[in-house]
Amino acid sequence: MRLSGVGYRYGWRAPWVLTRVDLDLRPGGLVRVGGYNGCGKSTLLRIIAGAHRPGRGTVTGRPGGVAYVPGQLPPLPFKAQDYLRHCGRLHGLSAAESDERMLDWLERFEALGYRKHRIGDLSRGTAQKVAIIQALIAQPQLLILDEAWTSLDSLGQQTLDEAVRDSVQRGGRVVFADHDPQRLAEDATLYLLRDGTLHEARAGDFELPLVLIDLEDAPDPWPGPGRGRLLADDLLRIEVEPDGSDRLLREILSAHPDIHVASVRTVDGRAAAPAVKQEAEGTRPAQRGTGTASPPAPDTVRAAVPKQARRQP
Ligand SMILES: Nc1ncnc2c1ncn2[C@@H]1O[C@H](COP(=O)(O)OP(=O)(O)OP(=O)(O)O)[C@@H](O)[C@H]1O
Repeated sequence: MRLSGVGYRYGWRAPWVLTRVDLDLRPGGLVRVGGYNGCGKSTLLRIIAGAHRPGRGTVTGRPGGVAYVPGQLPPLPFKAQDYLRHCGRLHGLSAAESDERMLDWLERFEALGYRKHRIGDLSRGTAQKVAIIQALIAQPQLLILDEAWTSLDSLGQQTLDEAVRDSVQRGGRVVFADHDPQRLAEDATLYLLRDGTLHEARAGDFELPLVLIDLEDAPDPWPGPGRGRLLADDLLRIEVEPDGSDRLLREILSAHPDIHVASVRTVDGRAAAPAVKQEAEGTRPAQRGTGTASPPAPDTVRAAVPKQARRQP
């Protein structure tokens, strides 16, 4: 399958999101597309899936079985098992085949107990498992995953990693975007999408800088945005991407006068990666009350707000 000179914009007067994308997707190939928020990853993935027609350029050789997993499934009113059975039938499976594969995948994702629940009633992570299973059930020749790992627990993430590797080994093509710089890093051909075009990349290029915001008296668990982890008794570190940090700080300063911003620092994403990974595994570097702090990161202090000044009305 090949994309040649592909461009795309959302409307005649809108700017081009993709200007010129050339990409070969070979059988047994695993391709990762990275880049900053809004650079056009989802747009490109939807073009690859065939959901958008390119505004210019061509897409040729798209294989027969295509499955696409969006970042989030809408809150559908169907039971998970009815939806999956229906998807299996759409992919040409018999009812028996469809049920067998559905049950197998539900079990592998530890979601069997939710098969009779309505999708709209499921937690975000479990609904995401259903979205993934509807794609895997068909053993597609082209599998497209748009940040499909984001809401999954660590078992779900591992199961999806294995499913991707299996699909590639069977000769399928898999294209994905994801936030974790380490995701399938050793297996994938890497591209960064910048200025509407794809650039070949190396693993280190996916380690985006992070802003670390240390907060005193903040709620734990942190409701977001960003990832929170406890450094000491009352010190919570929030890791957030640069384009979200200013908004988050403004919100804390204006709407949460009881939370004290102890410091704000920018670090290379590589420096913070082990902590992010640790949290994805569901463990914490320190528990509340232990008083154990993380070693200082090799970072640049961007701002530190004195507690007294912060507390003044
Ligand atoms: N349906 C739409 N109508 C108009 N503009 C859109 C639409 N979908 C996306 N865009 C615009 O296209 C650009 C690329 O969006 P896209 O969602 O492809 O980026 P992305 O790299 O996937 O972002 P993220 O990392 O935040 O998921 C953005 O400027 C976005 O506002």
